[in-house]
Amino acid sequence: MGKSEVQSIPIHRPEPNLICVPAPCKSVLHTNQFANSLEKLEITEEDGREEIEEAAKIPEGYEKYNNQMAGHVNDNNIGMLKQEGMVLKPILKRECGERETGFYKNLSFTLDKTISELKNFVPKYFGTKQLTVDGKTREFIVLEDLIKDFKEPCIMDIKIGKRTWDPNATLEKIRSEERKYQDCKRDLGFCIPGFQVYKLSNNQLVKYDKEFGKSLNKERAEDAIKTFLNAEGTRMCRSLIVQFLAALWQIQYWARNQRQLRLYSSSILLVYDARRLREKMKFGKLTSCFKLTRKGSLYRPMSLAVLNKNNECDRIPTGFSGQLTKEGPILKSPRSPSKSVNLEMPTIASNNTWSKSISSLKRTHSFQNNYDKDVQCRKQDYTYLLDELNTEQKTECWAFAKMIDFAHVFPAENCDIDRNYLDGIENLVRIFEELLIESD
Ligand SMILES: Nc1ncnc2c1ncn2[C@@H]1O[C@H](COP(=O)(O)OP(=O)(O)OP(=O)(O)O)[C@@H](O)[C@H]1O
Ligand SMILES: O=P(O)(O)O[C@@H]1[C@H](O)[C@H](O)[C@@H](OP(=O)(O)O)[C@H](OP(=O)(O)O)[C@H]1O
Repeated sequence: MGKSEVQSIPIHRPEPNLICVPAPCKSVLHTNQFANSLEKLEITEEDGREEIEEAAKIPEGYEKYNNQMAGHVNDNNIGMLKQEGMVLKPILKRECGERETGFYKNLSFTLDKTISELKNFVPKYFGTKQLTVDGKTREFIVLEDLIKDFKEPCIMDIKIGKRTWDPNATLEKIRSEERKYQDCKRDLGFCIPGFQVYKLSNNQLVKYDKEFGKSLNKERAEDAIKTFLNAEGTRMCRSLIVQFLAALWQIQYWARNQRQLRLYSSSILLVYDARRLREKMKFGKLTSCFKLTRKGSLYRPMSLAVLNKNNECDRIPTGFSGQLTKEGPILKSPRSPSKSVNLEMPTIASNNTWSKSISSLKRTHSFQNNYDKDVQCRKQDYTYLLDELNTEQKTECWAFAKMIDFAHVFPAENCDIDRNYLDGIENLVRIFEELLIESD
């Protein structure tokens, strides 16, 4: 079995520290409907053949999971699979599989209050399943797909803990783990093995692989989190940060109190829907109307934070009047007159050749560009509206953090706090709290 490799072809560098890796073209076009509506989706014969070959390796009714940020894949680059809102994680090492399934089973049966609380922080567990992939029959852990409702999933895998090897690790394993992500683990108590982000600036899906993660130090890891949040060079979306913090505070509170488990090499998966973020930015709501009321310092636990979720102004205006015609949905009057699109061509004021050429220049460059942009925006609006109409219910929560990967969970030998895990969580919380202050 090999490890998950994202092709490392730098395509552009928005800043010197970050290596941008293009997503497979098909996935960009497929998942990015805005781009899709403007560019033709070209599937070459070779692509088609690859698809057929791949399908032959994966049982019918299942698909390769393309949103796997880290973790194990086989020699043919097949790792996790997906099926109807679920992901299937292959068990490649027996002991790891037993520990992880044991962990999830324990959650379903436990009467212990602290352990039971964990159910709120992890994906739903649906048991195990045997499948034959690539001619090999394997057992899979079946879990809820955390991004199943997202149109443009942004995902960051953050492995928690300075120490990422468990008590059964061989000397060789300890050495190999200690060599990886050194700076980040030492200074932050976590590392970032992979993430992907739909950039709002250019509508492009960009993936960052584990080699990128290994190159990070404290400062660059913090920059990477900003990149993930689409917060480079722009104001940050406060409600995005608050939603993450809400989840992280709860996990922090749990980790501060639990004394039964040791979580080695376990991850926090941060996920959000860039589509919803784009809507927020587009409708002029860079800052959220979530009200964060706290008594005292920012470093107090979750219980002191009150999120004003019912606030009227946090609703995203869709512009949809509620009426549908054969031509499509009827929109309400333009959001703001200054933003309304004038589809008429400008009239040429004079007959003079010089002013004619200026006009035509304006038309081809400035006007035409603006015109194209306006049409693009309209198309994007319609795509959103249609998506909304197709979705039964728009979930309020479009960003959250969950705990994943319990292949190295052990019982605590002494009834002590899991400092290794807690330190990582506290640093992560601190970074998000600082971002919250910055976003003020
Ligand atoms: N429930 C889930 N929903 C959506 N994506 C998931 C889920 N569980 C895992 N993933 C994706 O799969 C990746 C790998 O998951 P996980 O860490 O559990 O695998 P692993 O093989 O044990 O990894 P590692 O080698 O880092 O120990 C994650 O980074 C994440 O992108
Ligand atoms: O980030 P990288 O470089 O991919 O490092 C891997 C990562 O630490 C995995 O968590 C680990 O799997 P386990 O959790 O199963 O130990 C794997 O060990 P492995 O090579 O022994 O599979 C490492 O190679």
